[in-house]
Amino acid sequence: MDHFEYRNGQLFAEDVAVADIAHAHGTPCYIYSRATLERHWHAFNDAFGTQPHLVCYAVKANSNIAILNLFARLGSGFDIVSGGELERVLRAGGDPDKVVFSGVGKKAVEIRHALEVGIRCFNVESEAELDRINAVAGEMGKVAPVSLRVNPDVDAQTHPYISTGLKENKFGIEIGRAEAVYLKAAAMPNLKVVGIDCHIGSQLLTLTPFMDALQRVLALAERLAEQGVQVHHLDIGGGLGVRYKHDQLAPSPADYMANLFTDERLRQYEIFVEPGRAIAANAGILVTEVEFLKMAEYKNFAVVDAAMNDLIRPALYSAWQEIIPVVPRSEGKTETYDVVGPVCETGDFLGKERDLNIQPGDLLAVRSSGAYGFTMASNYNTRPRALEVMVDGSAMHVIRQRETFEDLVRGEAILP
Ligand SMILES: Cc1ncc(COP(=O)(O)O)c(C=O)c1O
Ligand SMILES: N[C@@H](CCCC[NH3+])C(=O)O
Repeated sequence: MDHFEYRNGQLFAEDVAVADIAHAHGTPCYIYSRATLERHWHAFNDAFGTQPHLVCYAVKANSNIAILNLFARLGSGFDIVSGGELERVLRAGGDPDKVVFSGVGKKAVEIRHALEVGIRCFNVESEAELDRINAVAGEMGKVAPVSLRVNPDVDAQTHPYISTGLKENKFGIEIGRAEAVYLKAAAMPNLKVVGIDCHIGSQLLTLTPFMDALQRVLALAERLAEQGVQVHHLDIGGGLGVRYKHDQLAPSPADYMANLFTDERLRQYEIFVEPGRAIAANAGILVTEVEFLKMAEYKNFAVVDAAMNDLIRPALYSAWQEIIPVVPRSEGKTETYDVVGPVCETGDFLGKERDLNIQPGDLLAVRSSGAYGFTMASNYNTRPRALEVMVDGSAMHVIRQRETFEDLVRGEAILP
């Protein structure tokens, strides 16, 4: 988190005062640190040492083209889940040969485009999808590289909405059936089996579930090899958690890899990893202005100009993110507030019961907002989505303009 810190009594993003950005461009605005994004990417990449590997940044965490471009320049791969995300990667200068395509509902048109540009691998999530990819590749006279996303039935010990590796979750092919499906895939004329993929959930703060899943994947790879299906890579997914609270402990990418590589069998494969949150979350903040303070008998509310349409994690997962003043006051009184937005929903809050010394017009920063912040934003209540800024040393760049009212109604038509 170190590129967002207090200096001379106010919050800085690298060498730029956050208040200066807010005053220049308005609020709500997302601010990202280039140095932090790159440092986090390198932490994953370096954790592999000399092991053949590919860091496939999970585009869904933060898909701004400027951010994807930074990773593309570093030689990153990308994990995508839609044709739209593929388009972003290509526009950002990403190498299609380093793209893996996950997701349970790939449409034929998306598969076709991915085959046209030549992605590295489809992470196939069902037998029906396998048939569809085989058919589309056949029509195009191509051979599609595939891995099966297996569901290892491991409890990721995270929020139920972001757990993906249990048999009741919609993701992947149950590991008990995987062998049969692999044999079927290997016999299909327009497919080439290249790997095994597994992603068990997001915001994992302990390493045991990753290791449990890996053991099952390695055993599957061995059983497949015995039957003549040799995979080249293992994709271990994303999911490494981050620190949202000061007292939270999150394993580093180096700890994570060191733990996995205690199993030497891993070394014979190229290893893909798909981190999103661990790279982007703590590289961004959401800055908002206090509009009104509403002091009531039962509760105090700080009504701010960012809302659940800008950052939905608190409403959706009861997620806790730190909220801090951009320019802390030296005088005045600290009160306990629910920090709420202007959207007409009771669930529209950014934080509950926060002790803050604030006045209307003050700026607040919601930390750890670089991942699943802007990408999950909506136009609910016909609110424009926030502006995005990238700080790079002492420079700031607007990397996405705030939406205008014109943007908000684009494409709509009234009856003749
Ligand atoms: C298939 C897949 N890969 C990677 C990710 C990225 O996860 P995270 O942001 O937790 O690293 C996700 C999201 O959970 C995912 O569904
Ligand atoms: N969007 C979630 C994570 C889901 C990861 C995508 N599979 C979050 O904000 O925590």
